[in-house]
Amino acid sequence: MSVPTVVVHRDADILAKAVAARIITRLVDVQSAKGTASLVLTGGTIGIATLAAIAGTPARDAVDWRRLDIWWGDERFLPDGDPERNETGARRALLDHVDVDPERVHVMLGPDSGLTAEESADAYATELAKAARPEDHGPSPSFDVTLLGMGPDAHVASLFPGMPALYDTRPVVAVHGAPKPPPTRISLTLPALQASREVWVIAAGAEKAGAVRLALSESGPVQVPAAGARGRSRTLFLLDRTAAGKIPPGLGRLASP
Ligand SMILES: O=C1O[C@H](COP(=O)(O)O)[C@@H](O)[C@H](O)[C@H]1O
Repeated sequence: MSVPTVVVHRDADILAKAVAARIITRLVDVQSAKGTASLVLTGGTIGIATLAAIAGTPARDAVDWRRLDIWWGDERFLPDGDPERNETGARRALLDHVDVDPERVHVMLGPDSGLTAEESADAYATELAKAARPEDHGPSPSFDVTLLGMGPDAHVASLFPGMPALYDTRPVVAVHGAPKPPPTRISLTLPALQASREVWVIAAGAEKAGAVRLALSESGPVQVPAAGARGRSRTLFLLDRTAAGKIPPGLGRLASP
């Protein structure tokens, strides 16, 4: 697993725009190197703001959206179209504005599908397994880029501190009793997230500063799930100044002063 690199931007707005530019560049690079790319989306405030920033820049046209597989790191177990679903936020912010291939948009199904949360997680695991190649050496693909927002409690995806999902070795699980509503969710697990080539944690706001500090320390991922957010080749912590407020001096690079 890779050691995190920290990049700090002036504020949340600049952070979202900078991460958007970074995503576009990375997807273009990956598509030119191997034809297709895969991107794991996150929900949350800065995650959705980043998707809106991609939609808002003309550079988005440099990406071949039809040659992109889109996955989610987690989903709130709510019906299709519910405004609280991460999918709904992503569609409104970006996916409705670019020419994605609907077959390559891999959503986590909600209760309106007739599935229980466990069955929905199993269905997603099956979809991941279908997409995994022998060179991935595991039950899920080596995603090119996985975006993760982070809560003030250091949760990433729907992996909340101390919860059983953090011990699970399956790629995707149902989560019950999440401390942040809604209580029922579907989440990739740490092994699936850590199979990503690149993991980018995005955080803005002073309320995230303590969690950022812990995520960059030697903390264990059961207490501090974001401490387990690491990619195989690269891990980025992309922060605004307030979220970076408690990291040890010298660790972060101030990119947009
Ligand atoms: O519930 C969730 O929260 C986190 C972070 O959200 P934020 O609003 O504090 O930025 C998000 O990363 C996760 O995907 C989502 O389901």
